[in-house]
Amino acid sequence: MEEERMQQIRSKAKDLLLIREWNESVQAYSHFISLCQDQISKTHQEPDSKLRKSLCLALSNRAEARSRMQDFAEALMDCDRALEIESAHFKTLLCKGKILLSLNRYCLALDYFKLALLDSQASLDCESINGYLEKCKKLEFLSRTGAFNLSDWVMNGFCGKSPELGEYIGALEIKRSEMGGRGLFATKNVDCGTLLFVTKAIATERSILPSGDLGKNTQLVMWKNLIDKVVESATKCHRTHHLISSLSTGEDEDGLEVPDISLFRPEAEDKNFLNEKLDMGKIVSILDVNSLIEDSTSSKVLGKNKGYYGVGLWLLASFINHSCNPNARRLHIGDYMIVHASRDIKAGEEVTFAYFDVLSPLSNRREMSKTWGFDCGCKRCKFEKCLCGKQEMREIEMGIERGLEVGGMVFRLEEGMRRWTVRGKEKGYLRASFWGVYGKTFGCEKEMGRWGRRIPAVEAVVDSMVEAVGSDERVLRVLKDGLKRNGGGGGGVGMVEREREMKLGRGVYGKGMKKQAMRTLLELSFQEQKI
Ligand SMILES: C[S@@+](CC[C@H](N)C(=O)[O-])C[C@H]1O[C@@H](n2cnc3c(N)ncnc32)[C@H](O)[C@@H]1O
Repeated sequence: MEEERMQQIRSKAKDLLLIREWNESVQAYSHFISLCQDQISKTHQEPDSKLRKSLCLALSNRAEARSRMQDFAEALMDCDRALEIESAHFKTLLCKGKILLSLNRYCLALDYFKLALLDSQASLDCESINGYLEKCKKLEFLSRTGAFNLSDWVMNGFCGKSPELGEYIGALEIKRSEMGGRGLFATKNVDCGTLLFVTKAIATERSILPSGDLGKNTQLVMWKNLIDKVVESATKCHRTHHLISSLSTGEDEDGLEVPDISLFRPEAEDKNFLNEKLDMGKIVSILDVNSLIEDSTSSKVLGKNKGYYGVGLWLLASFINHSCNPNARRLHIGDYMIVHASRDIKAGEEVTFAYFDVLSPLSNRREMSKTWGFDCGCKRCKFEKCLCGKQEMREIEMGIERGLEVGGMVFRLEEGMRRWTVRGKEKGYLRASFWGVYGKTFGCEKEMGRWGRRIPAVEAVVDSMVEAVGSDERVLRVLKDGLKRNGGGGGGVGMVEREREMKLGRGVYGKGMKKQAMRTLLELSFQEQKI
């Protein structure tokens, strides 16, 4: 009688699995599993008894349903229990491999697919298992070497699925930052365009925003959904919960622990993390401080239509502080964030983003930093604070506000810098602060006709700015236009200029783009800016 009842529950669970009713299937299997366990303990079954085999299959199927619900921690536990009963259980080996692959644990996933391939049942599904094996190998290689190449996808006009990316962490560490709390630091010298890390979002929300109040409402709904998704991820995985909890809430940052960067590597073990209590208030504050808008300053979204809005949480990126002389930028492809150096970075230097537009004067930047809830303590702000008391500086600012001739303003600033003995990077800082007038001057034939001989060449200004604040598309565009003009109407731009353009392009898009793809991207972004 009992056996019959168990059979009924088991076939109901299986039917629910087949019609993809994951939650109900998990419940039915849980019922069956507990009845199975009762029977086994009552009747002292042999290790290879029919009942134990049924238990193994039920655990495996429950793991499948749980993994479809993204409940990976519980699903992995089911897999392990099933493999304790039957260490070479084909279905479970496959299921565990797929879960590990979803968790970006490529090496470990590879082991399980290899084991599955040894089973006689594998011949029925050989192609798909080999597909998984190849995918694991490829992603493991990428996560070890960072040798990403996005060129084909870009050259094909972002057609088809976005390229498969793996998580990668380059020569970086987390340390205390002079600017506040913790920060991310380079442990080796890297040059402009070098990949720093690739990380997958914990959660994202994307939408096309309607204009006006409707847009604001949509943003609020998206924010709520993002909170729900992050809470769900934290509830389902102790490791994720632990790592989210290590992020700043914006308060007492100097008292926060400095986590080891290895915790963020995809292969980090799950088992060392305890089940902590979820604090909703803390999670909301963490999202407030650390969530990022995909299409914001110093970032670029590839493969998506214009006008869409995306927000998300990326763990390792949350340790990057803002600087007004940033050295890193991010690209967004699908749920992945790719962070690369936007200028050369020295070993020991802090890796920083621009949270807001840094091609703007100190007063604007101070306001923007206030809205972000901090007072920017970067080198450039410190330097410019010392200068802002100068009468001449105030006059230049007032001249710009009143709309005086832009070329004349550039000339006055350049003269001022000469008198104040401003040199090297600091020149780049000031030129970036007054980029508005530089850009307009270099972009206007009339201004250049009048002031061109009395101000530095566009190449010199661009080089100094990029060395100070990293690469930027707007600067690159002005350089390109300026070079075209200098090269004459015939477009006679030489090798040196092309190489300069490419270097700046690497700062904006990273070295993951080869020459032709970079040219395509630059053309696209120039067209976009002209609209
Ligand atoms: C995304 S977190 C960056 C990592 C953070 N420092 C930590 O310890 O987790 C953003 C917070 O870092 C601090 N921060 C970032 N950039 C800063 C800057 N330039 N000056 C001062 N504080 C900054 C602010 O408290 C800000 O709310």
